Amino acid sequence: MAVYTDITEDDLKRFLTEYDVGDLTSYKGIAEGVENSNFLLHTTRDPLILTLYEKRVEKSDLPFFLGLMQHLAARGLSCPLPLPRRDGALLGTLSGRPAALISFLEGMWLRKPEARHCRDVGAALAKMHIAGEGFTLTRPNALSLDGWHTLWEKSEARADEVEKGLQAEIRGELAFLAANWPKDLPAGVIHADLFPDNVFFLGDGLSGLIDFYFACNDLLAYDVSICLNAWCFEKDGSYNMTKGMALLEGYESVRPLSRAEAEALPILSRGSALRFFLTRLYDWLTTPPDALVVKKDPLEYLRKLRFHAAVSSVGEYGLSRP
Ligand SMILES: Nc1ncnc2c1ncn2[C@@H]1O[C@H](COP(=O)(O)OP(=O)(O)O)[C@@H](O)[C@H]1O
Ligand SMILES: N[C@@H](CCOP(=O)(O)O)C(=O)O
Repeated sequence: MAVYTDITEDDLKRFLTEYDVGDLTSYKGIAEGVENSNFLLHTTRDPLILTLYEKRVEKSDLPFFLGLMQHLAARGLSCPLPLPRRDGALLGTLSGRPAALISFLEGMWLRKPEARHCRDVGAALAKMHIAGEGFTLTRPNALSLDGWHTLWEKSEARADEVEKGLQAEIRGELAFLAANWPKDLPAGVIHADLFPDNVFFLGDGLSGLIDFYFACNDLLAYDVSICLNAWCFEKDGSYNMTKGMALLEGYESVRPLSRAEAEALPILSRGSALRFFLTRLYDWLTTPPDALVVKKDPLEYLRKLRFHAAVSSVGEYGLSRP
């Protein structure tokens, strides 16, 4: 699920009077997603997505997220566009939550992506990195080295409940990453959560990217590493070199990686695997058993982390370099 906050038809109709979007004909909650409450709205005009921003989203970050979607869409990236209210504001309030209306993006996310889809995702990610240039608002990555430590402190005492020996392993990993994390690589606006459920395909092609609510300023190659983790491993935990090669080729067809970025991929991938391991571990340990949300397996990301820790050359990702 992701409908944490319910809405009434009366409140929704009142909320919509602030917008020029036609009359409401129907609405329903969207079960997918993890962070926010989403509703699909049908009106006498276009279908729309209504998002109510939940606890984990800082209200002060919303202008960055909504402004970024506007900036990227204006530069030709296919992504949802926040709709302005009659007074020009992009944000309103509904059921006590900050709320926005965004355009509906056609397409479906792929449950079983193939190498050709990974190529498309790589190219779309690079296009997003380029389209993000010139966006004037900034947002530091709250889920980088410092954020990982803070998250870990909340789970550390119970980590061995999930797997024996985790406490010691993750402490060592955090220390290694803090000592070796790259600093001087090209940076810009990154998506930071470009998993298959955030990429829509229609017919044979990629139709757009959604869910910019982890977007921030960070190393561009870190975003590539997030995609390698999210798209290029199989269910049995093995790395799929064909998919990795396709994703990297797709990315480099638009924005070639520098030698330093390429060489940093193992440590960046190790860090991004740890990032998703930590948020999943925290959710795993804190989500009540009766909550209507699908808990994601932290150990999937621990296995990926271990894979990257053992990589000795970027050739193992499928990246060919002279
Ligand atoms: N602009 C959009 N167009 C079409 N569907 C959308 C759009 N935004 C969200 N959705 C639907 O809502 C689901 C959850 O959205 P998402 O932004 O991933 O939520 P969360 O941030 O809570 O994880 C998506 O999987 C998709 O089905
Ligand atoms: N992609 C993250 C969880 C965030 O989910 P989303 O629905 O906001 O994409 C993970 O897999 O841990």
